[in-house]
Amino acid sequence: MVTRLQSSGRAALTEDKQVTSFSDLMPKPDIKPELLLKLSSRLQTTLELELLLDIFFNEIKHAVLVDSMCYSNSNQNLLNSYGKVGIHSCTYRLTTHKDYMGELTFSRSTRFREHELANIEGLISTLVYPLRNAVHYTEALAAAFRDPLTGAGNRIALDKTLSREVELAKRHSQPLSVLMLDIDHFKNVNDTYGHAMGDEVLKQVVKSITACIRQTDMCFRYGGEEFLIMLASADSEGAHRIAERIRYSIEAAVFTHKKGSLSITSSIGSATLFASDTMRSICERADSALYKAKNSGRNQVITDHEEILLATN
Ligand SMILES: Nc1nc2c(ncn2[C@@H]2O[C@H](COP(=O)(O)OP(=O)(O)OP(=O)(O)O)[C@@H](O)[C@H]2O)c(=O)[nH]1
Repeated sequence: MVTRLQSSGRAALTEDKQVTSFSDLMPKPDIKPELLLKLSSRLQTTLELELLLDIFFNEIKHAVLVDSMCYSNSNQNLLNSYGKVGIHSCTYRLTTHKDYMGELTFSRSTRFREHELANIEGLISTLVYPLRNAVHYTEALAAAFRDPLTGAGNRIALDKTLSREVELAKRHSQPLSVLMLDIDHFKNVNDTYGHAMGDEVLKQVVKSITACIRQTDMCFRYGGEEFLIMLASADSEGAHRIAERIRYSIEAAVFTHKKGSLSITSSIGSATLFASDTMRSICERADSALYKAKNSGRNQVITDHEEILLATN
């Protein structure tokens, strides 16, 4: 279903008007059947959302003059823009009988006329179902890389992302740091308060970590109660500071349970990339720093200083 939400620079339109079944008063779309057929078959060639929208944007320009197109889907946190935004725009909400599929906005420097809007609406009708498949595919891909309990990246995502980031950091001589974090005495939480409480703690730990890092950083679930945090562009000092912030934030969270309230602590090992590192070696150095933090009494951050010694020698 295609619903026109707004269109600027022309007579006001009824909000949320459904335009799949055109009334007699509205202009009918005037699009060559060959164009619709071509568009429809091209849209069926891909499940990649970006590519699908790119095809649609390029094809729609054969039928209507548009300078820009923006697709947004707040449920899935998706935003894709094409072209240069103009001052006149029209926006459509796309839905199927079950799903909200997001909004499409077109713009250009001159007003949209009624027959052009009818054409746009006719063309969007061919997009709705291929778009639904692409959005579901994007969702499935994202789920395949996420830990279902905490929403942190899983090991597959970690391997993919960290190996790429290590290569990029080396190529551009940018710092990159890795934190390995383990919850202290987590077994006691499960044993005393139950597994459900343990799960709540794990979810809260990821929230605390995510609140302390930048959008370009990432948190992965490395094992049961162990997390790896990848800090892009962070040197050793910066990584230590962020690790302390995370450690504090985890310690500050209080959990309530009928058996009483509880708080937890974490131990963190930090390592910063140096030239001879591989993804595996930087993780091993962060892990051995974590091991030292555990053995030195827990609830602390230990930075692996090997790279600093090497750099100064
Ligand atoms: N609730 C819950 N517990 C988990 C999950 N994954 C692993 N665990 C538990 O995490 C606990 C880890 O225990 P240990 O490896 O002994 O570590 P610890 O008790 O945190 O002790 P230290 O790390 O030495 O401070 C085990 O009891 C696991 O069952 C999970 O997804 N949910």
